[in-house]
Amino acid sequence: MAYTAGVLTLSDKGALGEREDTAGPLIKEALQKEGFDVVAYRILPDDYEEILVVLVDWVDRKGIDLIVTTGGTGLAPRDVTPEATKAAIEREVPGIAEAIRMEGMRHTPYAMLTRGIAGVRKQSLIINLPGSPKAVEESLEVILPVLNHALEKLKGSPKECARN
Ligand SMILES: Nc1ncnc2c1ncn2[C@@H]1O[C@H](COP(=O)(O)OP(=O)(O)OP(=O)(O)O)[C@@H](O)[C@H]1O
Ligand SMILES: Nc1nc2c(c(=O)[nH]1)N[C@H]1C(S)=C(S)[C@@H](COP(=O)(O)O)O[C@H]1N2
Repeated sequence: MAYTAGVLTLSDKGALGEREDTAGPLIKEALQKEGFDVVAYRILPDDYEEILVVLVDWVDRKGIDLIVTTGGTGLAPRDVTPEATKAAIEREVPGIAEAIRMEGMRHTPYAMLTRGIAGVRKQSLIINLPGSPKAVEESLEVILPVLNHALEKLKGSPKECARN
């Protein structure tokens, strides 16, 4: 059974139509290739309240299994995606965010500047990716292989974790 996914792009320029969002569609395509049913996609400005409302709605009302955000994880004053995500989740999954930074560091030292987090709300997983398409590609490479297993565990599947 395919898990559902939502893609949320956080970008002031994107929300104003001043720059085409190529990061969001990139995530959408990668998730579809991984077997996810992408049922939601939106671009929002870097607004804490707006981001929190959508994250909660996509989990609590739409029951979306996986939400991947892109953008707004940096140090700029308006970068608030991690803070909104923190307010939306019940338990953090630090290993996913750490893996994203570790992989990023293989490409650029700037990768240490993404404050993105990952966590669970009810039976859904929310993951923050940085905003640039290059960062998205590099981050997806490392997290795609674990997403379906993570959701199986989150939803109480008795399946053993693979003993690699
Ligand atoms: N959704 C996106 N689609 C395409 N390119 C993006 C996207 N988000 C970011 N980028 C690219 O990555 C760079 C760094 O991302 P950053 O979040 O700092 O964007 P920004 O343009 O400064 O702010 P905002 O996207 O909120 O307007 C941007 O300058 C842009 O080139
Ligand atoms: N893998 C990877 N991670 C990356 C980058 C990158 O190029 N590759 N860019 C970094 C930079 S320059 C910034 S400012 C932070 C935060 O980006 P955001 O504000 O677009 O979320 O992501 C970082 N993470």
